[in-house]
Formats: sequence, structure tokens, C-alpha cells
Amino acid sequence: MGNQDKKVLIKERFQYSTDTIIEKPFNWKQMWRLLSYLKPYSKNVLPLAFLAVIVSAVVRLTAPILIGKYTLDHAIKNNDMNLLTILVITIAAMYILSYIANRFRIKWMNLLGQNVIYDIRRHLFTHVQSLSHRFFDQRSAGSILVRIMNDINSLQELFTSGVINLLMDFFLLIGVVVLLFTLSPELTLAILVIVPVMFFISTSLRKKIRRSWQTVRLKQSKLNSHLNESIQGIRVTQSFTQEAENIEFFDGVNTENFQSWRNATKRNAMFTPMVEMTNAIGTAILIWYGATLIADGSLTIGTFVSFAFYLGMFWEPISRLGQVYNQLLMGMASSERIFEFIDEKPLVAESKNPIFLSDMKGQIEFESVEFAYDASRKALNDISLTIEAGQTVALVGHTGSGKTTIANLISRFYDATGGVVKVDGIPIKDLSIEELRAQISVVLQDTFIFSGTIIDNIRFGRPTATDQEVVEAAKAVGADDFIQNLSNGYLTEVEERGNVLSVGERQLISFARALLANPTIIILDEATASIDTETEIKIQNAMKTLLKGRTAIMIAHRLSTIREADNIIVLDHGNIMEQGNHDELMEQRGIYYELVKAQFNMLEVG
Ligand SMILES: Nc1ncnc2c1ncn2[C@@H]1O[C@H](COP(=O)(O)OP(=O)(O)OP(=O)(O)O)[C@@H](O)[C@H]1O
Repeated sequence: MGNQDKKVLIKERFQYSTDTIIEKPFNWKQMWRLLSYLKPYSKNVLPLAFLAVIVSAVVRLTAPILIGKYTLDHAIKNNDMNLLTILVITIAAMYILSYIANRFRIKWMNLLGQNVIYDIRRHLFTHVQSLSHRFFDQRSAGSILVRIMNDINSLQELFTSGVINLLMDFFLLIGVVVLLFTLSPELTLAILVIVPVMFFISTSLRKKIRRSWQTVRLKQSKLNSHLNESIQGIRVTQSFTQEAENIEFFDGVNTENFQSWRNATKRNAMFTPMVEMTNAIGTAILIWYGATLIADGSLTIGTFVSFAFYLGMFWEPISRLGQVYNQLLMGMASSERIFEFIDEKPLVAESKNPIFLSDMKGQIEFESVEFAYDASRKALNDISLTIEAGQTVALVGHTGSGKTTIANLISRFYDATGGVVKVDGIPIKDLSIEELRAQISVVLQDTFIFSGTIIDNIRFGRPTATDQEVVEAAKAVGADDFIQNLSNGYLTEVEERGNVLSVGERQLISFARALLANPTIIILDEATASIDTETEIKIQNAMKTLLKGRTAIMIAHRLSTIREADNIIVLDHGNIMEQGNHDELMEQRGIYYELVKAQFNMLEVG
């Protein structure tokens, strides 16, 4: 294969649904919504920060008058040493005050910014946690991470420096313009002729700068998605020796990211020199025209000096306002993505008057239940079944026949698109979701182990359980032996997903976790992975302990499990094809019989 073909293939392999960069005009409604996060601080940090802004702005605005007009034109001109001393002390005191105000302004603004970012991130995370399975079906973990991390980070600057600089600069700008006009309207008008020119240049430059920052965010998001997938899939990559291709693709996205940054910073760097040049032109006009005015006696030297100070102060906020405007637009794009998630409604919603079934018996009924993950394809058709409290029911059928879907509907991870699912005779839509799920334990084939100790992983089933109770649960399912043999026993740390544990060990931990939760209903997706006979016997025994006295729905693969079930439901393409116990179904010589024959190859056909 040629190099070019290989590159095309690599490109085709890694496709990420990119987070679209939204380029919309400034949106006031969204801005208010964003600013509403400042509300909790409107009675403490916000007014303090605002006060500090006003103090430092007032000092900065009054000092030049004292230095120019009063010191030069009055104290020095009239040789008034008393006035000079008072002025010097006042000016010094004002600068000290401004220094203190500035320090507090920065401190309070940072505090405010960090708090707001914390609140937004918490709000988003809490909301994302409440969203239904369908939301996660449609998005990659990477793209959700990018919103919770990157998009919120990009708001950080806006809240820590942007908003307050905006206030401060706006305040300063108005004050400076008023003072310039008061000091000398002619000189002000002469200098302000360059403002429209500057405005024109800066607007076009700003647009370019904004676009290049948006490109940076897009490239970062792509880099993030690739990294996330690469690390998660590292074992598959290594086993298929695809490292070189992976690195090649990574180099591609990394270079794109690097170039986009270079481009953005290059454009950004053009902004300040441009403001400085305008400043230089302004100063040239000031010196030339100011000197003329002084010469004909219509301007004093003191006023000229004050004027020069104010002029210096005039360009500074203008240049910063441009940057804040950029930040605002970037913030708009990010907040749009954040609010899109926040506005997402959980599809599985709590009933208005939820029923709390604390004493659940565990009887389950499906009445003509239909379900479709997407409109084009039904996963379940007209399913009617009853599972009595305490019964063990095995769901069997080919892959994709709808077994997991039935389990998902019982836990209300999805709502049936037709028909009713009932527990103890009550439609589950009327039950409190939390209470319902608290009484159901789901043990998945791919057990999720969280980073932390073994004991904490088991305790996940019931956070209030004592150490003793955890150990008892582990003993009951036969997990105690292997845990004791680990380097640090129950306190052994396992990393995310528990990769250091074997499949069988992870399964036993999840059984202990489920047992500790003491559920009324247990849903068990039996592991298909081949495990040694000894572990299999352990797991079989653990399952017996786990299922005792509970309603159990097993997505069963092993003949031994299936054989012992009270009822076996055979599914095919979302339909119930057969029902009965093992012997009954074997007698029917239907799908179940064929399945058993094919899968287990251990049938004594009579
Ligand atoms: N989250 C989802 N989004 C869209 N379609 C889905 C989703 N989960 C499952 N499906 C589809 O629904 C159908 C039933 O899937 P289900 O997971 O219930 O099968 P299963 O019998 O449990 O299969 P297996 O034994 O392989 O786990 C399949 O056609 C599957 O492709």
C-alpha cells in the first residue's frame, strides 16, 4: 500500500463528530444567563470587587489633574511650598490607596471568577448525571469531557478578568473622554480624528483573531477526542500493532493544533503594536498641536501635562476592550455549548406524584410492551410477560434479540415506547425513580471498577455499610479468598476499570457489591468470558447466594444457570418465541432446543 493510500485510510479510520464552532453575533439573553451565575455573590464578593474598581478608577482619574494642573500651574508656578507638600502627600496617599484597591480587586475578582466557574461546572456535571441513557448513547465520552473541561475553562478568563476589566475600562474610558474635553475641547477633537481609523482597523483584525481562536478550540477538541480514544483503546491498538498508524494520526492532529495556536497568537500579537502605533500618532498630534496652543497662550503647561496623562490612559482601555470583546465572543460560543447540555431534559422523567414502594415484593409485569431505540427499528415487539416475586427468569436468545433491552426497561433506563411495565402491579412510570433503582441491582457483564480500594468498590452497593458488612458480603459470594491474597487485602488500590483484576475476580466483586445493596430485584448479565472451572464453580455458588429470596432476571449464557431457572423466556428479533422451564422447552424442540444444541453441544437428544 502506498503512503498516500495509507494516509487516506488513517484519516478514514478516525472520524470524530466535531463540536461545531458556533459563530453567532453577541447574544444578550445568553449573556444575562451567564451573568446570573454571579447572583449568589451579589451581596458579598461582587459589591466588594465593584467598590475596589471604583476606588482605583477614581484615583487614576483624579491623579493627573493634581499632578498637571494643580502642581505645575498652581504650586510650582506660584512657588507655594505648602500647597506642593499637601499635593505630594495627597498624590502619594492616593497611589497607595489605588495599590491597595487593586490588590483587593484582583483577589476578589479571582475569588468571584473561580467560584462562578466552580458553580457552572457543578451545575453542568450534576445535570449531565441526571440525563438518560439515550443522551449518552448519542455522544462520545470525549465530547462530553470537552464541554465540562475546555468550554468551562474558556469562561474562566471572562469571569476572572474579563467582566471586571470591562467595567473598569468602560468607567475609565468615559471618565477620560469627559476630562479630556473639559481640559481642552480643541486638542481632544484633533486627537480623536484617528479614533475611527483605529476602530476600522481593529474591527477587521478582531474578527480574524476571533476566528483563529475558534479554530484553536476546534483543533483542541479533536486532539482531546483522539487522546481519549487512544488511551482507552490502547490494548486493542497494541494487540493489532497499530501504534505507528496511531502516532501518525496523532502527529497530524497535534500539528494542526500547534499550527492553529501559532496562527492565533501571531494575529493576536498584531493587536498591541497597532494600538501602540495609534498611541504614537496621537502623542505626535498632541505635541505638535499642544505646543501651538501653548505658544498662543490658550493652553497652560499644567493642563498640557494632565492632558498627556489622560491620553495615555485613553488607549489602554480601548486596547483592552478589544481583547475583552474577543473573550466575550469566545465565551458566547462556549456558553452556547454549555447551555445546550444544561437545557437537555432527562427523557426518563420523575412522575409528578411519585409513589415510594419501600416494601417492594418484586413482581414484574410487561403488558404489550414495545420499544425502539430509534424510530426506524423496533428492539421489542408486543412483549407480555409476568415474573412472580422471588422467581428466577432466564432471558435467552441470539445476540441483538432484545435481552438487555428488557433489563433496561425494568430499571427504567429507557421508557417503553408502547405498553406498560409494572412492578408490584404499579406502572413504573408512577414510581419514584430513585426508590425503584435502589431496589434493583444490575450486575453487568463488563463490571465497572472505580479507582479506589477494593473495600470502597464493594461499598459502592451501599455507602453506609460497615467494613464488617462489606467483608461478610465478600465472604458470602466467595470473593474473600482472593481479596485476602491481594497485596493489601481489602485496602488494595485498583485503578480505573480494575484492569489489574481478572474477569472472574471483577465479577465476584460486583456480586459482593450487589449483595451488599440487598435489592429486591436483581438483573444479572452473565459473563460469557471463558473462565477456569474453579472460578466458574465459585461464580455459580456466588450466584445462588445472590439470587436467594429475590426476583432475578438473568441474561443467561450457561446451561447450568438456565437449567435452574423457574422460567426461560426465549427471544428472537424482539419477540417472545417460547416460554417455560428447561424440560418443557426441550420437549417442544423449538428455538430453545436448537440454541442449546448449538451453543452447548452437550445435548442428549432423545
Ligand atoms: N443504545 C442503543 N441504541 C440503538 N440501538 C440499540 C442500542 N442498544 C441496543 N440496540 C439495538 O437493539 C437491539 C436489541 O439489543 P439488545 O442489546 O437488547 O440485544 P441483546 O439480546 O441483549 O444482545 P446481546 O446478547 O448481544 O447482548 C439490537 O438490534 C441492537 O442493535
